[in-house]
Amino acid sequence: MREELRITEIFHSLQGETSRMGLPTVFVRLTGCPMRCGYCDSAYAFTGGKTQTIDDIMQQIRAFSCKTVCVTGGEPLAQKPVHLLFKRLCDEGFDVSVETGGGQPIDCVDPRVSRILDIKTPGSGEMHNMHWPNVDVVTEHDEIKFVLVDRADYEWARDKVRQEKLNERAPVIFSPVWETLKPVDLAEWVIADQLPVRVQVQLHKILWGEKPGV
Ligand SMILES: C[S@@+](CC[C@H](N)C(=O)[O-])C[C@H]1O[C@@H](n2cnc3c(N)ncnc32)[C@H](O)[C@@H]1O
Ligand SMILES: Nc1nc2[nH]cc(C(=O)O)c2c(=O)[nH]1
Ligand code: SF4
Ligand SMILES: [Mg+2]
Repeated sequence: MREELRITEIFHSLQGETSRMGLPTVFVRLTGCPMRCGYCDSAYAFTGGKTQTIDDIMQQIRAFSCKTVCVTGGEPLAQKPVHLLFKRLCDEGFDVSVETGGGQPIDCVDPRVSRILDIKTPGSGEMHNMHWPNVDVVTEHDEIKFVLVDRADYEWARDKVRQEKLNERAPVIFSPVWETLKPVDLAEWVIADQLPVRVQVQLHKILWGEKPGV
């Protein structure tokens, strides 16, 4: 396997999503994605980027002196050498998470990596590309995330959580699409339905707005 990855950006910020929200984190954003979610805030990573060796990537990550790393994209699992990056990072003692859109199998990810699995909703336009067996392999070490466009998406996700008892498998996050679904609406629906999920707004966009590199 070639020890190279196509990379859009590597930057140091605060984790804006998941249970690690607020933690200083190094982000590695891989280029390319087979999906086209209507709301994607990272479409600038669909093309371009620069091919870099895993040695080079590791060196850039180490330079931030930060032990928490989030591998994202694009779709990180669409580039097979990402598994070598996971191994190298975990072997060096980094706390690693990966953000995945769920179109690729996640069972081959290094078990030391926390898998943040999106379940694409009808409103994303990409539900048909989900690899559904992924839902059966998540553990408490992972997280399941629904990014919601509107009330119809909310009801679909709520029913999925209840029917599949998803909250008994892993922590479940409900996140509103930025500037599309009002966070307060989502909050009130979750409270009214007594749903055992965590509502989350993207912290980095509250702090810095929507732009690359934060
Ligand atoms: C940009 S994606 C990259 C990783 C992977 N392709 C995926 O979809 O999980 C990272 C996360 O950002 C979320 N996201 C993308 N655009 C968003 C938006 N406009 N508002 C809220 N979350 C968004 C995705 O659903 C996903 O959970
Ligand atoms: N600060 C910050 N936190 C993030 N968590 C997940 C991100 C992503 O784009 O996957 C992201 C991001 O782009 N920025
Ligand atoms: S899967 Fe992730 S990167 Fe790909 S289009 Fe959807 S949100 Fe964007
Ligand atoms: Mg992002």
